[in-house]
Amino acid sequence: MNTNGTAQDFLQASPLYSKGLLYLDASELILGPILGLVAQGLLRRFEPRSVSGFATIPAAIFLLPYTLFSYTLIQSATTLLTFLLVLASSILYYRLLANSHPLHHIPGPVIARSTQLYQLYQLYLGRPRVSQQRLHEQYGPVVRIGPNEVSICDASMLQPVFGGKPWQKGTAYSFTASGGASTSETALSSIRDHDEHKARRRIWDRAFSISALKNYQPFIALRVQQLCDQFDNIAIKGETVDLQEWIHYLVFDVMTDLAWGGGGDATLRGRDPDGAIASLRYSLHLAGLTKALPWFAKILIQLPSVERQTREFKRFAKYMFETRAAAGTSNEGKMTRETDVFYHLLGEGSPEGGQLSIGALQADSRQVVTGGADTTVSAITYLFYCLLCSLTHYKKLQAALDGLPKDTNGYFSYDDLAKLPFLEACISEAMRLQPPIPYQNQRIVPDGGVTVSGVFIPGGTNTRTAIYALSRSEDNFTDPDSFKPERWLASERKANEAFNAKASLPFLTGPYHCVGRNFAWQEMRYTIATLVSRYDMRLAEKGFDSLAFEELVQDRSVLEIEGELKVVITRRKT
Ligand code: HEM
Repeated sequence: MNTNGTAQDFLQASPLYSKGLLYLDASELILGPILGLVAQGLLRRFEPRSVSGFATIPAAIFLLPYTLFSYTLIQSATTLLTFLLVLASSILYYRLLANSHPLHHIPGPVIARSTQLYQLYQLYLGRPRVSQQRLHEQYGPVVRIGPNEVSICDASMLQPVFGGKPWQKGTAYSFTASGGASTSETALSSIRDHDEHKARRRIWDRAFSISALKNYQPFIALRVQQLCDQFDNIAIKGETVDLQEWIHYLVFDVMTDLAWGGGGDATLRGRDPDGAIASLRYSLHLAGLTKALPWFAKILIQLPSVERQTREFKRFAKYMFETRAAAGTSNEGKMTRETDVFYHLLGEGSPEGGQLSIGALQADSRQVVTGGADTTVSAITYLFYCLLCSLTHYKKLQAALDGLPKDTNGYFSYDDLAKLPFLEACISEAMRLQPPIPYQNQRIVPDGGVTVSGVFIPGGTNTRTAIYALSRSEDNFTDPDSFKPERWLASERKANEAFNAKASLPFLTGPYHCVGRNFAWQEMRYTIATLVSRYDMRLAEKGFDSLAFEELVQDRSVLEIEGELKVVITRRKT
């Protein structure tokens, strides 16, 4: 049967044919594929980074013939269809099979090599660190996790990637859920240019100097005291608490104090008063989820339902910023309070003061909360979960704390706490098991490329370092999935135990490492020590399912525990 003839007869019978709208000949079947191949070649050559850039090349190539010839409806549809089919399949062919692809030799799952949607899906599930670990078990220390992205699981690469002369941050950093771009108007962590980052970081470093950290201690103590007042009442009533929820209130208030000198009152009220905590949490989820596809994020945040859920934190941060800026200015136009990061960001008391624009000041002060809140919450909550699943460790920590002096109100000194090795060991061990930022560390391989574990990775390739897999590897830590704080103490570590402290890097290292690290340690030590020494705690749920709880520990931008940690607390007689 001559099908062409039949189709042509069918078209000719249509009234549209006589108007010239359905005319078709073989040239469209050739033109579409040729245009598709040209578009794919140009996309490869120019690698557009934005959705508009990505769409412009194919659209321009496809529309070009229309400026030269006039087409019928069916000619257009046929050309478009064949154009898109060939464009999609040639992109796929290039990513999966072509020897000319620079990452052709690096193994990885087909779906990950084909599209970034693989990572987006893993982030949606909240388990990219776990899937990354499994991929390394299956494919080795270098795995392709995206069309132009590889994951590295090699402890000897931590220094070269993040250390003294670090690799540049990837484009994933050029987007934040709160609406940043990689310009000087954005917050510190999104700055990708080394020199620009160095200049901004200098301002931040002043805010976290030893003397500045001392100034912040009273408000950690105040918030912890507020929490203890709440817990004392709850203990008397014999009610259970969701420990993670209360830690959220505490840390959010502390971060609000740190950023803008006060204003949060979640701990006092025992609830998220403005919906800002939930909104921040949603924004962080969104940020992580969309960093796999920054152009997709820009579309997503325009959706009304998404915008609605990020609004409360933005509104809260804007209000806090404006209140702080207004209230802190004396008649001479000088900020008067030295006890918050805002003071330092503003550059008061420094010869290089007043460098930041209003936009950068707003973004940076907000970053104190976005960077410091949920990270610290997950670290503290996860440690309590470990201690409550292993009450001998809880008791051991209590005993160590009982040996420390307290002031007349029953509180520890920060200096004493910093010298307590077992407390340090417990915190390090919890962050080894669950580093609070396990996946978001994209970096670009420098020009000339690099060889990792015998595999060459060309310059320009995006990489992620498998922080979680490294700290859960038997090569670095014996019995890596168990909570064993003793491994951090040379006196208690067994002689034949694998222990590579450098493979656990919860704050990273080098010029981009966490600027709030020393503050976070100060806050974690004080909060954990006070609560453990003041209360006996036990898990409220009989037959608590720790495997199910572990499933709730999810990572998108930072680690979030998507469930409750119900605990019964009793005031100790001390
Ligand atoms: C347990 C708590 C914390 C952990 C585990 C943690 C972890 C990290 C990590 C891994 C980075 C590097 C991210 C990257 O390069 O992509 C980072 C950066 C950062 N962190 Fe933290 N963080 C914590 C607490 C804090 C606190 C309390 C603050 C308060 C200000 C803070 C503010 C920041 C900022 C501003 C950056 C960006 C630094 C830069 O780009 O120079 N973090 N943090």
